Amino acid sequence: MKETVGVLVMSYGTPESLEQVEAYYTHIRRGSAPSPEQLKELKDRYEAIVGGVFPLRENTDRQVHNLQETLNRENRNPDVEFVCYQGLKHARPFIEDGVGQMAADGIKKAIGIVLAPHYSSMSVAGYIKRAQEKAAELGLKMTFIESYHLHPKLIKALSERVSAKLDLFEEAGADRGSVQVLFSAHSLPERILSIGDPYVDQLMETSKAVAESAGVTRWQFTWQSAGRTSEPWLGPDILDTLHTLSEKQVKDVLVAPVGFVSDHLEVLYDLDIEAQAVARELDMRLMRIESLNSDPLYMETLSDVIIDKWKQFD
Ligand SMILES: CC1=C(CCC(=O)O)c2cc3nc(cc4[nH]c(cc5[nH]c(cc1n2)c(C)c5CCC(=O)O)c(CCC(=O)O)c4C)C(CCC(=O)O)=C3C
Ligand SMILES: [Fe+2]
Repeated sequence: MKETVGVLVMSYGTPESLEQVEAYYTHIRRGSAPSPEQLKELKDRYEAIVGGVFPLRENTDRQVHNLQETLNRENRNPDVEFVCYQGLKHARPFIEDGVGQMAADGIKKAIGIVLAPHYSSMSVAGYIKRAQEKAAELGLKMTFIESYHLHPKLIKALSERVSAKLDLFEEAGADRGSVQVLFSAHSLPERILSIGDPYVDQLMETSKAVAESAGVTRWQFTWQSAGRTSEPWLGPDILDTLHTLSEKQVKDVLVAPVGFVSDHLEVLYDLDIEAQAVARELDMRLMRIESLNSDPLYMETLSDVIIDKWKQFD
């Protein structure tokens, strides 16, 4: 008989409707409700992008579905079948719900992976801790993938996207070599620097590998989407970076948000609306690489690391 291996696919989670934004935001804030101003500000951002559909939800659903197909196609072990379960950090089905569903379905062994390539004690570690605790409670054996930020298929998928946009710049009359490429990711509080967190190094490694693979020499790394709290967050922020580049007479900028894998608020609002507005004001041409979403190379990245992990499962 075939052995069923559970795969807990974890992602940030998004509301399902504008009415759910308050509960979602409260969950992100560890149970403390946002002020009316904070809530309005977040709702306004969602309203600016969603048009009735919260894109991250559909994207995550499709990623989980396609990953299961990819896993069972790529898997060479006829005695094993992979079944994917979704577990979200801040929305239903929560990480604990996903683990609970695996246990209810009789799954004994499972692998956990996050739809974010870079490890941080303030992001991926939190997902893993919650899954691990629920799994221990339910007697499920779980092992986790912490990062996959240099997987060759991930680098290929990202560098193809960079090259495709550089082609567009060229078609629009720009000199390919004069385009400044900005690799970006979600900022985190600066205090991660003092605790030996690998997040920054991993992001630099991904950026360097993508730049090399796409033949890009003019590039830098910048942060985006910093939280609105009083403590310092990693910088420079992309909006400041655009101002600095404008002062240096840079006209053409391509942003590659390599810390994200889906179209969602940080991409569709923070880059496509907010950063785009600043670029317009500065008379710069700003383009963004397409998000990975369910790109087959991304699905294969995930399935490769999961199948490898399964081979070491004891
Ligand atoms: C590292 C990281 C990733 C990437 C890795 C990963 O994917 O895990 C990420 C992704 C995402 N973050 C998202 C949304 C939000 N994050 C917030 C707040 C925060 N993010 C943080 C970190 C990260 N976030 C942190 C340290 C905070 C401060 C509060 C806290 O300490 O937790 C807030 C509150 C308001 C605001 O600050 O804007 C919102 C609405 C969405 C969904 C968008 C959608 O629904 O389309 C996604 C994919
Ligand atoms: Fe976030």
